[in-house]
Amino acid sequence: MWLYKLGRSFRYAGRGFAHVLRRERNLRIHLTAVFYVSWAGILGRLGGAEWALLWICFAMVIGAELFNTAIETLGNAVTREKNETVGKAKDVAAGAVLVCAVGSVGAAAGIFGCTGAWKTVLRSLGSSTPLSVIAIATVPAAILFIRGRGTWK
Ligand SMILES: Nc1ncnc2c1ncn2[C@@H]1O[C@H](COP(=O)(O)OP(=O)(O)OP(=O)(O)O)[C@@H](O)[C@H]1O
Repeated sequence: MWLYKLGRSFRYAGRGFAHVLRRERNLRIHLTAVFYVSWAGILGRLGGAEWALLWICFAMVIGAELFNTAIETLGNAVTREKNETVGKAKDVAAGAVLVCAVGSVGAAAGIFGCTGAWKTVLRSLGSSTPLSVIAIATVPAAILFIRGRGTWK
């Protein structure tokens, strides 16, 4: 019984994530950043501690984006009319995402900069034509993913 309930809560969580993925371009931008930073981390041969820090940053930004959408959705449920309090709540939620994103960019810059991993990344891309071709080929796919389709915005 508890296993069934656990499975059900995972299903609800997955449904919430899928909803935000379809609706919010910013989440798709964050996921694209996760892809490229992870790839750079592999090429840059980051160590365990650096990966742990990066994953905390990924989770923090994506989690903040999900909370932001939850607050936006609740605000819209309260009223679609202009409302100062709803507007403020949405601004604060957006501010929280910004704080997490800026902190994560700082952490990533510190990780790749201080360990010299950025040099390894550039060396790997420079010395391997297939890797560079794959890197360039992923860009249109990333743009299409971020733009979304149909009702996506
Ligand atoms: N009901 C409201 N009353 C006052 N200001 C609002 C309201 N809704 C949104 N705003 C202002 O507009 C900003 C953007 O809001 P929101 O994120 O909902 O817009 P959006 O991204 O265009 O909406 P959605 O994601 O639902 O399409 C908010 O941060 C807030 O400043």
